[in-house]
Amino acid sequence: MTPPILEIEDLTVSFDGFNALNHLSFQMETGELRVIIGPNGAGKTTFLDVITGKVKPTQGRVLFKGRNLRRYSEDQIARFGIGRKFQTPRVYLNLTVRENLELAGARQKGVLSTLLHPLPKPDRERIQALIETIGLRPKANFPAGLLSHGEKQWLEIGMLVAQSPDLLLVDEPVAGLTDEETRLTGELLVALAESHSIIVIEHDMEFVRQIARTVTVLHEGSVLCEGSIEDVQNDPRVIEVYLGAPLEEPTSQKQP
Ligand SMILES: Nc1ncnc2c1ncn2[C@@H]1O[C@H](COP(=O)(O)OP(=O)(O)OP(=O)(O)O)[C@@H](O)[C@H]1O
Repeated sequence: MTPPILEIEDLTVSFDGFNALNHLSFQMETGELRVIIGPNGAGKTTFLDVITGKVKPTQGRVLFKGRNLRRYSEDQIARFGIGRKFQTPRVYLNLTVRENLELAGARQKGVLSTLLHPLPKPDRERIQALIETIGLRPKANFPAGLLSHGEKQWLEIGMLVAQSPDLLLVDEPVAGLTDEETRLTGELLVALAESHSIIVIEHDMEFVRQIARTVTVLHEGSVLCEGSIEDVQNDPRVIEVYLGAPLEEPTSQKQP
């Protein structure tokens, strides 16, 4: 039987005695698009940091396709097939969209070698298909520095996909985007989810509604609840965590 793509068991991460993650357990299957939400300080970034190996568990295990990641470095974990996109784009501004994607797809060959030698045909076709997927065909030969913020985000998502990861971790992809760019980013992630497992961390609830199938809510370093967007939005625990404890009824209404 194939193991889940990601399985996290009783994970605690302490910073100087403070538990940023607190006995957290989590599981997702291959091919899932999972959205993680939670108020500030809930542990979302630490959650991604521990999956990529940037931070090591104080207690508990992270299993990727059944393999315990504890002993491995960030580079090794990336090579196993976990790719992460950070909130701010990290593209090469002087290189074209196509060159950025070629470089991302051939990282082991080195920058100069990739740029000086033409790619084999199958690789070129793969990059062209990716350019179409991320909606940047008209700008494929533009330097990335000329792209809008949203287009840079799509390019970076494309660069992540060019590395052929099995699991994509995407941190707040629509922060600072226009409504239209946000909608298109949602469409892009949904399209990519047809052939990848994806975890998206996001605050923008309109966007979450657009893409989410299953939502996991983190709070104080643990999973508070999990379910469809409707289930989660109607869960009194989630409402309390986001809005604070319900107001007490006025005393007059409590009296008969
Ligand atoms: N290196 C660190 N040292 C000490 N405390 C840390 C460290 N990293 C995170 N924390 C604390 O752990 C808790 C969880 O932080 P984390 O950044 O994972 O939350 P988050 O859900 O991503 O928050 P936000 O939505 O604000 O980005 C916070 O209280 C934070 O202050």
